[in-house]
Amino acid sequence: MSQGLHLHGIEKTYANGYRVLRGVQLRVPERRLTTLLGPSGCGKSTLLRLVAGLEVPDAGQIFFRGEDLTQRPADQRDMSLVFQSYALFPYLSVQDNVRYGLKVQGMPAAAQAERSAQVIGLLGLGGLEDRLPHELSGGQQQRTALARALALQPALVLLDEPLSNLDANLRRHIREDIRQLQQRLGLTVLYVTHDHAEAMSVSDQVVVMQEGRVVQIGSPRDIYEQPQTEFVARFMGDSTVFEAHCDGAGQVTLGPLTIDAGQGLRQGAVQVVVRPQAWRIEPAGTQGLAGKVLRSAYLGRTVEMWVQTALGSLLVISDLTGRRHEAGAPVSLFLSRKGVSVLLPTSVSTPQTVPVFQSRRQP
Ligand SMILES: Nc1ncnc2c1ncn2[C@@H]1O[C@H](COP(=O)(O)OP(=O)(O)OP(=O)(O)O)[C@@H](O)[C@H]1O
Repeated sequence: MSQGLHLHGIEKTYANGYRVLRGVQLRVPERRLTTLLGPSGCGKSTLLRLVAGLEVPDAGQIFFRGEDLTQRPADQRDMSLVFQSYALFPYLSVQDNVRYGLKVQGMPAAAQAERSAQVIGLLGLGGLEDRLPHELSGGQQQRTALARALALQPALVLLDEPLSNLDANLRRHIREDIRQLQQRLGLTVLYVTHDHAEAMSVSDQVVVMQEGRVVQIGSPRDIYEQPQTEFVARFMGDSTVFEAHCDGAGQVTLGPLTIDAGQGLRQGAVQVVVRPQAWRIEPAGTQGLAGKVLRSAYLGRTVEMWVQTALGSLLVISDLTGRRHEAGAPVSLFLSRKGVSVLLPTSVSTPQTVPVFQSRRQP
């Protein structure tokens, strides 16, 4: 039997004529955390609501563990959805919020008490069982919402921007908790976010969406280091995209640097995406891309430098093992092996990327 969630050719147009999902094709593997990542309005929440059964697609099918759920009511899908607004029952204590779904399922009282104590413990809510939601912090409310969802032991946990109402510190804590719980309990989680750093830090698989379409699926590392379109590269942050030309031998020239894109790329216009970590910075020499440091900031684990070059002003992030170059210093830049991709000019429907494993200096 096919495991996990499988979305096939999902189409959705709202009553006002807005076509929000366009042929979405996607697999969510079991016991993994998959994020739906994309800018506001790209259709992430709509897709999650379709999976939960709160909306019905106009076309396409939703399979879970090989069964077609497309027309099945929400309460018969064995899934729990947690919203950004928590949606706790305001007049029920933490414990009663957590037990609510179990009661509705008809679970005996003793079993309810045992299960709720277990998830309350897992989420670090011990001692707060009798508090009402308004007597909790935002983080505790969100943990209660998660506890209520997990108490049902759903086959699939759906999280819609679960951290968006929390401050930066708490976001980091709770996202680590969610990731740990997911791994410890082997949960299958589909997690919506518009924050690429959040997606990178919690996911096994990232699904990038743009205007109702899935544009790339991969591990956080794949998506960051080998974006398949300019949109993905820019959305994942901090990349510089250069217009360039590939010769018949797969060589792409970027100023004085040559990138070996290898076989499989036809001669013609290409785009080169460079992550700031891909630049190697050295004291000025006769090779590499000449530049002058404009600004240099020490950030604890890394140093960020803006460097003025013939290719424009470039962001360079280097770790602390390298030498620090102060503002005004003449430098030479080289490209290292990772964090450089060569793309065909932007096309959403036919993304294609060539990984670059080699860049070489030219005199
Ligand atoms: N019931 C509705 N009727 C009409 N349009 C809708 C409806 N719900 C959502 N939309 C529109 O569909 C688009 C996608 O909405 P959706 O909430 O799925 O996006 P999203 O990617 O989750 O965005 P966000 O991160 O802002 O929540 C938006 O432009 C939104 O205005």
